[in-house]
Amino acid sequence: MSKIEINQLSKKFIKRDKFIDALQDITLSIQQGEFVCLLGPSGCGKTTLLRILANLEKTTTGDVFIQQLDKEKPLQSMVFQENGIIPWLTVEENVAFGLKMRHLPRAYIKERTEFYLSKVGLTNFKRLYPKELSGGMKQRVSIARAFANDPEILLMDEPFAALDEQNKFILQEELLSIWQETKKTVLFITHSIDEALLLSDRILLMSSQPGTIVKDITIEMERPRSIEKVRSDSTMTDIFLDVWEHLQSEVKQARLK
Ligand SMILES: Nc1ncnc2c1ncn2[C@@H]1O[C@H](COP(=O)(O)OP(=O)(O)OP(=O)(O)O)[C@@H](O)[C@H]1O
Repeated sequence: MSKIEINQLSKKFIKRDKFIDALQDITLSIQQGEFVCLLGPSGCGKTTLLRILANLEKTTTGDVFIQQLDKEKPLQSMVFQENGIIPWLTVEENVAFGLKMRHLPRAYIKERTEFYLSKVGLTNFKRLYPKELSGGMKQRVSIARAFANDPEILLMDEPFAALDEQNKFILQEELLSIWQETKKTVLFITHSIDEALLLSDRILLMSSQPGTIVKDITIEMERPRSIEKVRSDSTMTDIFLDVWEHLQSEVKQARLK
C-alpha cells in the first residue's frame, strides 16, 4: 500500500466570479520513505496540492489518501517558506509545541525536543525567541518541530527559498541527514532544479495552469550527494536540461494564456 494516494484530483477556485482551474486530473502515488519534489512554473498549483494534503483545502473532484500507521501520530506536518514559528515561544517551546498539544509525557517531550534541537545545531540557542534568530535558524526550528512531531508525512513548501546560498546548502544537508535517519515520506516544493536533483528520489514536474503532472522522473544517483557531484554527473545534467527546457516552454505558454 502507498503512503500517499491521489486519485483524479482536480481543484477549481472562484475568483471575481470566474472559475480558475488550479489543478486537473492529478493521479499519483508516493511510497513510504520517498523524498519527492514538486517542480513547476509559478501558479501551477503546487501549494494548492500541498494544502489539500494538509487538509487545509478541499478537492473539487477526486480524493487523497494518506496511510495512517499509528493513530496517535499526526497525519502531516508542514514547513513553510517563512513565518512558520510562533513569535512568543522560545526555540525549545516551538519545537515542543506539537508534542505538548498532544499531552505526551513531559520526559518524552524533553527528550525528543533536545534530540531534534541538537540535530539542527540549536541546542545553545534553545532559550532564544524567534525575533533573536536569523532566517536560517528560524527554518531550523521549523524543521526540528516538524520532525519532532513524528507525523506520517512531511509537507515542505519552499522551506529554503528565502535563505542565502550558503545557509541553503547547510540546511539541505541537515534535512537529508535527518530524513535518512527517520525515513519519513517527504513532499517538497521547490523552484530550484538543482535543489530537486540534490534532494529527490523522484521529481514530479508540473505543467502551467491548470496544473497537471507531466513527468515523473526517478533520480537514481546514489547518496550522499553533493551539488558538485550532481553538477558533474552526465545523467543529472541531462535531467537538468530536460527539466529546464520544460519549465522554459511552460513559462512561455503561461504568458500567452
Ligand atoms: N484561495 C484561493 N482563491 C482563489 N484562487 C486561488 C486560491 N489559492 C490559490 N489560487 C489560485 O490557484 C492557482 C495556483 O496557486 P498556487 O499558489 O497553488 O500555485 P503555486 O504553483 O504554488 O505558485 P508559486 O510557485 O508562485 O508559489 C493560482 O492561479 C492562484 O491564484
